[in-house]
Amino acid sequence: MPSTPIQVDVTGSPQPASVTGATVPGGLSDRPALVDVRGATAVLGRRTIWSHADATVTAGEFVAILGPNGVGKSTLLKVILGLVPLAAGTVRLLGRPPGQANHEIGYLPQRRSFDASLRVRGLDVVRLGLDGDRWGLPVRGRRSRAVTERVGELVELVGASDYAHRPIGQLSGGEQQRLLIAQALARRPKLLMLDEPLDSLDLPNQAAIAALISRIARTENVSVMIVAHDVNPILTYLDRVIYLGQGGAVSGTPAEVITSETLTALYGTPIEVLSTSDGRLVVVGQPEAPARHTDRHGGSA
Ligand SMILES: Nc1ncnc2c1ncn2[C@@H]1O[C@H](COP(=O)(O)OP(=O)(O)OP(=O)(O)O)[C@@H](O)[C@H]1O
Repeated sequence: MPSTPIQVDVTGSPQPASVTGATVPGGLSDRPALVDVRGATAVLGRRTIWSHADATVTAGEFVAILGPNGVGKSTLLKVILGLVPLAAGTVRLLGRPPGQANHEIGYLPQRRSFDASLRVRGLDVVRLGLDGDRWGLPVRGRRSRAVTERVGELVELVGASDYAHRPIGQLSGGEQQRLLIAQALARRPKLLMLDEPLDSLDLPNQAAIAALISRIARTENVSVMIVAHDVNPILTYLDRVIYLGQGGAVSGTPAEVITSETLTALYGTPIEVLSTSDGRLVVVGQPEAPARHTDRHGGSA
């Protein structure tokens, strides 16, 4: 059976999280919405991935998209970018329909790693963020100098000066990730959309990259939407989380959303959120994404 949309109603709970996308905790509600998703349903193939989802990101926010494997976190980013059309609802990016403002977005898609034999230098990977749409055609003169200067700035910004001249395939996962973040920042975007940038990094590197993203968000005045499996490395930097579940999304501050009550309502099954002595959050009982079950039954929207 396809999943029945779950309406998450936390109205009346002591600390209500926003499920409408209309309210933005933390006193940022007067800022313009960079991303505004309302009543959205995403269907891939014949599967409803999520429905009735609302999400907003306002200027200056650092927002995480959380949820188990396969729940549709990457799909939400792709919907906002206009790469996946909505089956229902609306999405606006920088006040425009999806796909019309992507030049103002720095997008880092989900990836695994570069092939070790890839000879392209780190510097060239960063440069692709500026002139990748020229398909290798050289830029000359003043523009060429401006590009080289900007690449140098970006490499310094992410702390990659020591290794940016080396082939990207020979760099560590953390080093590659810094250079890819530099690439995403190349055109001074208003919003960085990062799909699991901490994936496959060890804990010290996760902490370092999370701190780097937060610092850049402040110094470069860029908002951040980051997809993550584990909220802990980014927890202290977050203004808000969008938690995806079976039927939709629940959004609010981490303290509002990552609670046993809210996640139990979102998933319709008992979920326990434990807090460890060092302040880490552990979510126990989170179900597998429903899409995997509907798969077997040929579920449709
Ligand atoms: N073209 C497609 N047709 C049908 N189903 C698809 C298609 N692309 C992705 N899916 C499925 O849609 C679901 C959501 O995928 P998505 O990548 O958005 O999830 P996710 O939450 O980002 O997962 P993960 O955490 O594992 O990266 C998955 O079950 C995936 O298998």
